[in-house]
This record gives sequence, C-alpha cells and structure tokens, in this order.
Amino acid sequence: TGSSRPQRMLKAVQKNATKGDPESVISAIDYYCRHKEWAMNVGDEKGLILDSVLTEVNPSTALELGTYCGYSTVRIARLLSPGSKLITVEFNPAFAAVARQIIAYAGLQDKVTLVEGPSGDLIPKMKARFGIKSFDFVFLDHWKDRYVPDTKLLEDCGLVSEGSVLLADNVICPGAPEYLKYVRNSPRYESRYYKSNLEYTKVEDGLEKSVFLG
Ligand SMILES: Cc1ncccc1-c1cc(O)c2nc[nH]c(=O)c2c1
Ligand SMILES: [Mg+2]
Repeated sequence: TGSSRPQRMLKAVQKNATKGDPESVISAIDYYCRHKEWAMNVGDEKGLILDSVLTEVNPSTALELGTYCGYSTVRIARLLSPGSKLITVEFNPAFAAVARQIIAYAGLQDKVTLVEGPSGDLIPKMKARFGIKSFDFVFLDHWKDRYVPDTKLLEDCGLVSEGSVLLADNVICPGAPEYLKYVRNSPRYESRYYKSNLEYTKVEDGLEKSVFLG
C-alpha cells in the first residue's frame, strides 16, 4: 500500500526544512503543494492575511478547528507571544498523526495542544479540560457545515467574549453561505471579508473576520 498525501507532505518537510525553523517548514509545504501536489492548507496568500489578523489580535488563547497537516497551526503558533497557547482540533486520526510530527519538526509543540475528535463534542469540554476562560482568536478551517453550529456552541459555552475574533477560511470556495449569513446578519458580530484566492490556485476564495461584540 502506498503513502498518503499527508505522509508525502511530511516527507517533503523532513527533506527540505530545517528542524526548529517554522518559516522553513511553511516554505517547504508551500513549495511542495504549489509545484508537486496540491493540498488543502490555507496556503501562502491567505496565510499572509491570517498572519496580519493574528498579529493585530495577539491572542493569549487561540483555537483552530481543522488541523489537517498542521500548516496553519505552525503559522499561528510561530506568531504567539511567550506563554500564549493554541488548541487545535482534528477529527481525522491520520491527519492528526502527521500534524503532530510537522508541529514538532517546527519546534512549536510546547505552544500547541492537538486534540483529536469531533469539534461538536470537544468544544463543550474545553473549559473543564484546559481551564480556558474564553478564546481571543478562533480559526475556522474544518468542515463548512460545522461553521455555524460550532460558532453557536462557542457562544453558548461562553468560549467567546467581547472582542473575540473569528476568522473563517473557505467562505467562497468550497463556500460557507449559511455562515456568512449568520455572522453578517447578527447584531452580535462585526464582520469583514478579505478577498483572496484558493490556496495555490487562481480560483477566488476569501477569509471572513468577525469580531464578537458580546
Ligand atoms: C478539498 C478542496 N477541493 C477543492 C476546493 C477546495 C477544497 C478545500 C479547501 C480548503 O482550504 C479546505 N479547508 C478546510 N476543509 C476543507 O474541507 C477544505 C476543502
Ligand atoms: Mg481551508
């Protein structure tokens, strides 16, 4: 039996990146996915928008829904201030296994807690398990049909507070129309669309940034 796309991505990191150097891990993945084999990382173009929003928010506690191979996990963790924490949730064990290795290769394992399982089950356990008061920043990058239910869950569990920033990937491609309606029509959010392109392509996609108003 052959290797998987995530396993081939890990091999490319181990071959082309420098251990403990997050920038080289990011570059190695972007090079591999642009020139060898496409994969659903947020990518270099939308990644710059993610970086700028992160730098603005400078979160103490951040949540990522949808780890995949850990590309955006590394992008986020590399910009966190000392003592800040990122919790990342991945449903697929094979993806999680590769992500752990890529996060460790970047030397960021002390800033990241990777939790395996369905986001809908894990979100209600976050406070008890990790002593989280609320998340300053949430990156939604898992499954479009979970964007609205998980956002409502975060609200109901008191895991977002006034000023918390939600940043959602793929709101155009594959598209999250219900999510856009939800955050754009709700008086509890101030939303803004960042136009970009689907990772490693010329297809339009974008990120939606929504500030929770409390
Ligand atoms: C896989 C795919 N094919 C064609 C077009 C877009 C995608 C695509 C791109 C992404 O950035 C994704 N992020 C999180 N979860 C996804 O399912 C996902 C899917
Ligand atoms: Mg995505």
